[in-house]
Amino acid sequence: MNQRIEVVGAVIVKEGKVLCTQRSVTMRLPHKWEFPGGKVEAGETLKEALVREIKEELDCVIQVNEKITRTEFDYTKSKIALNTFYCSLKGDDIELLEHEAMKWVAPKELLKLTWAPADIPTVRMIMRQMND
Ligand SMILES: Nc1nc2c([nH]c(=O)n2[C@@H]2O[C@H](COP(=O)(O)OP(=O)(O)OP(=O)(O)O)[C@@H](O)[C@H]2O)c(=O)[nH]1
Repeated sequence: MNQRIEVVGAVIVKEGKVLCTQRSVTMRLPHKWEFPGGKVEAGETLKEALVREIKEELDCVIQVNEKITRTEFDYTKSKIALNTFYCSLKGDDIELLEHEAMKWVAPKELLKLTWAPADIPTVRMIMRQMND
């Protein structure tokens, strides 16, 4: 029925900044900012799902590093669990294939974006960790 959906999000860090992507009008939660990623498919590990999603969304290869956290959030129509990992880019080129926009944002500026509601606890955690 209304099962919790496992979602993975990549916190891609480069030169102390975090890659943030904005959902497009055709996606659910239009215009909200998020970590690129998506739903885990049957038979995939979280890390495999993340590598696949980032290739699909940004046409680039990432290295998945430490896990940040798993947080649960109940939207009206779905319940998700957001699993986030620190990641690094293996190359330099990013192509936005699904999102409306992207930005490299310093940790202390992250809360200036309008995030998907499920992301707020993770954003706060990253801000604490990266400012240490
Ligand atoms: N990728 C991603 N999804 C998020 C984040 N925060 C958040 O609430 N979500 C939600 O988690 C779900 C992920 O779905 P998605 O649409 O990005 O993933 P997908 O490409 O695998 O799904 P689709 O093929 O059904 O569209 C959406 O409901 C999205 O709104 C986030 O930071 N990153």
